[in-house]
Amino acid sequence: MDFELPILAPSILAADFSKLGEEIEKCNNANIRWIHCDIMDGHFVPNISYGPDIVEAAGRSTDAFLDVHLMIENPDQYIEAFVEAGANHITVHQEACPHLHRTVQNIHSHDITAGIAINPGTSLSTITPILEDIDMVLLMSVNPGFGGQSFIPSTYQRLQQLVQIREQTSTNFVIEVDGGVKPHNIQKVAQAGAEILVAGSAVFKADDVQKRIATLQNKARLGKGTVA
Ligand SMILES: O=C(CO)[C@@H](O)[C@H](O)COP(=O)(O)O
Ligand SMILES: [Fe+2]
Repeated sequence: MDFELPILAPSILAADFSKLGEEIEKCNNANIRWIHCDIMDGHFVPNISYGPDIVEAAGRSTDAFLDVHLMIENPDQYIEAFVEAGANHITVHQEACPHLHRTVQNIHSHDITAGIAINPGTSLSTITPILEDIDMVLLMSVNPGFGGQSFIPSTYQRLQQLVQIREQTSTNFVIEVDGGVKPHNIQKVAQAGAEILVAGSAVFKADDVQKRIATLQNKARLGKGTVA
């Protein structure tokens, strides 16, 4: 992954799907480099979102990097479909993968990058054996399944722990935070160690999407590299 950090990744889950192209165009105009796609299956999480067709449609509206977050059971069954839809990166949940290492190998076999997401209630120790094999850790800062939830404050400490683990293990995954990221907390989230910041409702529910993106990006940059 060769991007200047931090990166703001708007989640199209909060976009108006009746005009998805226009919504993504607002992101293009604000120089957004990543678009986050939330896939929910109604089994792993209690909500259903969308599938590869919408990811493919999003890709037709932008050159941005498509960051696909699979909140689904049996992700191996669908990885190829999302790659064909244009995914540049796929994240799977530790809690949904009994053979996590094999699933990461499966993603990498398609020449794209792989991430592991962990829920707020899952210990960081569950992913330490695989850190050297992955490109991203996605720390969930809400319980997955819905946009528009409140940021869980214990995420700050988990972020700091993850940064320490990365230093101790000399690994080089990027750290993404997802859920409840807003103008009032994004600087602190970046300061605690988040490098990719997902924001759904904070971006697409704003009156002026481009202005909101600029605000979020500026605050994230202010947080970057500062000591918590
Ligand atoms: O993966 C998820 C939720 O499960 C997220 O990507 C949300 O879609 C982010 O939305 P906001 O919390 O920013 O509204
Ligand atoms: Fe997500």
